[in-house]
Amino acid sequence: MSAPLPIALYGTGQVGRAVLARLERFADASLVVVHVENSRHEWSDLDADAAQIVLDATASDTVAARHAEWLARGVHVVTANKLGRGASLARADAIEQACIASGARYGDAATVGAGLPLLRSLRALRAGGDAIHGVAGVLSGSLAWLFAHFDGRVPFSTLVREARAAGYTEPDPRIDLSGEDVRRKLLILARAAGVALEADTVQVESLVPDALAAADLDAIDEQLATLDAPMQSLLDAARETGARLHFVARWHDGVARVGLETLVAGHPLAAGGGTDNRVAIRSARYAGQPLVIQGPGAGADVTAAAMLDDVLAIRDALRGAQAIRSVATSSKNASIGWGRLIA
Ligand SMILES: NC(=O)C1=CN([C@@H]2O[C@H](COP(=O)(O)OP(=O)(O)OC[C@H]3O[C@@H](n4cnc5c(N)ncnc54)[C@H](OP(=O)(O)O)[C@@H]3O)[C@@H](O)[C@H]2O)C=CC1
Ligand SMILES: N[C@@H](CC=O)C(=O)O
Repeated sequence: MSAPLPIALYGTGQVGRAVLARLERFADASLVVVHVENSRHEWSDLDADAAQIVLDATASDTVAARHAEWLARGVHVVTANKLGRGASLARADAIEQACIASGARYGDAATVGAGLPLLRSLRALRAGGDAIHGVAGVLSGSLAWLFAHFDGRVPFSTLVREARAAGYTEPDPRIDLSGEDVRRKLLILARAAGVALEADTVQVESLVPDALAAADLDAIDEQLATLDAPMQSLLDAARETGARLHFVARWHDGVARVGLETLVAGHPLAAGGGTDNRVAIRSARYAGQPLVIQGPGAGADVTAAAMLDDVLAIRDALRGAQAIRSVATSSKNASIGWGRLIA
């Protein structure tokens, strides 16, 4: 039996705590958490450098900037933080190159759709020779939840506070409301589809009024009410046409945009409830009717589950490699044995 895989966890917020709880429930001797840190404290049984898998459950650019360095050292990275493959193309490429050079794996299932089989499906289609033509859909769990609940009876700002308390928004909810979170996810999807999309080529329509954009993070609560009047006007205008508001991401033929759209009931992207993401993938194989994937796209539990899936896939791949090595060794011995027998 091989030694347990040492894990370091960065981030002890909604997702980080759910990861620890899940690892504790999982209670498998093959994994051991040796180091945990947030922006204020570190708890270590072993130095973070001793970890073979780093889990990033932060929204920190500083932590994401280290992904390529960890991978280059042969340390596997599992991340919910989108600022690895969803920031600059140079950083995404560095991650790719580090994986190729060291053989370390990058588990990013949690970064889009909170673990829905989106990235997995795109990669499987590509691996099968398919050409991805585009993706379109609702990629924000918090915005899906907000627009599913926003009917004008409760101010939009009250709903934003509820979504934040439920753990659906980013640590700074303006990252959701500005379309930035969706932009990052669209970049990750397009890059997984094989397109080297530069971050600034995505057109982004923000919902954040200037006063809210300018506020300090600890003062945004007072400014959230600046969302109410503009959002009410948008809701009224949508209702006049018999439609509903949805925050949609589209990438097709080299053009990428994210923003608010009015969709009528029955539109392929308008279904779903709660925090549901709903994404249509068009490819050579799915040219007429797209492949559609739908399900909860935010929440600490589903996100932590996706991270653990990636951890287990890495563990199993390492075990598989070990098993192949030992089969190779024993079959070599066996063939020597057969040779002796034949001789
Ligand atoms: N919530 C969700 O539904 C989903 C979230 N994600 C992603 O998961 C990540 C975490 O989200 P969430 O848990 O909601 O956020 P939280 O704000 O609840 O937690 C963030 C954690 O990161 C820590 N942190 C910040 N900077 C650093 C740093 N430099 N080094 C170490 N730790 C740091 C914070 O520490 P401190 O407490 O000291 O500030 C905090 O513990 C985000 O990237 C988010 O996009 C992905 C999919 C779904
Ligand atoms: N804030 C994000 C959380 C998951 O990525 C969202 O709203 O989708």
